[in-house]
Amino acid sequence: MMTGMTLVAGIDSSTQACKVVLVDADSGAVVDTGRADHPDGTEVGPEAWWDALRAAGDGLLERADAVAVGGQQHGMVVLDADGAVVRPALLWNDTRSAGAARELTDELGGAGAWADAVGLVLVASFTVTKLRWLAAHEPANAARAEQVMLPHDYLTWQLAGRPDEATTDRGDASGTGYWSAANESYRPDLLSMAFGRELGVPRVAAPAEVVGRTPSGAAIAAGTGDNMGAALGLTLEPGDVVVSLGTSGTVFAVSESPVTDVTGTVAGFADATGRHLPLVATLNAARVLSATATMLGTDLAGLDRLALEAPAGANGLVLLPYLDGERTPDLPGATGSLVGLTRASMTPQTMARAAVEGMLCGLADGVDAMRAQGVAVERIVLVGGAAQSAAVRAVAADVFGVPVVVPAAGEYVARGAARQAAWALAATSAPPEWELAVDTTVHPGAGIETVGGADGTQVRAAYAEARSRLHP
Ligand SMILES: Nc1ncnc2c1ncn2[C@@H]1O[C@H](COP(=O)(O)OP(=O)(O)O)[C@@H](O)[C@H]1O
Ligand SMILES: O=C(CO)[C@@H](O)[C@H](O)COP(=O)(O)O
Repeated sequence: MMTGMTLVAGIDSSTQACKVVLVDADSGAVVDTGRADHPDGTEVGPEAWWDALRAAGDGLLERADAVAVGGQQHGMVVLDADGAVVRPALLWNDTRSAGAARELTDELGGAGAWADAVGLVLVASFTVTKLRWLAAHEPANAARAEQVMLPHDYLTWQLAGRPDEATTDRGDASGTGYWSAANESYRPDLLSMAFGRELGVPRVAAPAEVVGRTPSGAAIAAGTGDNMGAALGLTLEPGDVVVSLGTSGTVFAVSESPVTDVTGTVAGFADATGRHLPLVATLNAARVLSATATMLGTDLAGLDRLALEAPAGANGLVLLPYLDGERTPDLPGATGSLVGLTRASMTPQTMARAAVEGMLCGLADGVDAMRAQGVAVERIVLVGGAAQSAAVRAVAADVFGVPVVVPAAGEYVARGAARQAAWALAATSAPPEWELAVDTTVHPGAGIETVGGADGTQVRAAYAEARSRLHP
């Protein structure tokens, strides 16, 4: 290691894995990385995330002067009076609280009442609905609960040696359903309404606050939700909208003012810097591609090859990719559908193409919803594991209808957490300026030139037609 270099560590504790980057605090250059997988499933014991963090961070965290955690949003972690985990955490993609979301919506006076109160229209993803589910379905567990926190809060608390006071940040708090981004404050009345009684919640730390120290003495910054972390890790220009293709598909942009979408398509989250992060999320993104590859007896590279051999529009084959139910549109019990099977479209190539197009069309609808909220969409910044797919890159600009910028391969949530750690360490008014390296920019039309077939508008029209016919 070079002497004199200040190192900071960023942690991305996301759905499928924990990823750690060790970064030069001045330049943002990555010095070292680590990774450990998470267990599968939509309920996971938070101790497994802590084990993964220690494995992924082994040999890295000790070298850092500051650390921060970006974590999958919304997961319900409940602790008892001794700080023991009461039950496995219910994750953002667990749909069992869909009924609770409907009940709570009615109890407060409808979707608009929730949008006004906390910037969200309730779906099963949000923590408050999981608290209602817990109170209704597991009264013995509910009775033991003393405090509720989010995945990144739990890991921050563990890193700090389990202090008396746990902390969160405004970005992640804004995804609970009991914190208002417009008023910058908790709504304990809504938490009590959902759970039937009060429950402890973490203190919301300031964006650049040092909230504790690791055993090796590194400063711990507040951390944030993984999408807020990615926003911090990408140097966004006005007009940039991020599309992240991880386990979830997300569409988001930084905004100076809070966004309230009474249709519920755009969630009015806060970001990690004091601004706002309107966001659309789907439950089905990168794993649509891996499931399709498995079905076709190939790997991800094979899926790319097949998809790029098919014409745009997949000879009329459309995949509605609701393999894990769906959140946007709000169809928690939905399953996927294949529409338009003919002898011409029933091939491995068209199946692969339909998977890529279906996944992207759902997110293109999300981009339109952002436009409807007044968000400028001049270009898409494409990140997440599936941004590495050649087929996704070829199709994305046509489907989104604007240029698509793919940053150099990297862990942008972890990088954002590292940038927050560097900010807290430097105690400056703004985060450090780190340059964003771009891998490629794809313009609409470039994909069509190579494969022929339908144009992006036709691909989206076929998708919209199938969706409205099957899910009116
Ligand atoms: N070249 C690729 N093509 C398609 N999918 C990919 C590729 N590389 C990685 N992925 C997928 O990306 C996902 C992981 O992305 P990531 O953004 O790290 O997810 P998360 O943050 O939800 O854990 C996995 O489902 C993996 O299969
Ligand atoms: O629920 C949301 C956003 O509201 C998801 O984006 C989660 O934050 C999980 O993210 P990934 O593991 O897919 O990165």
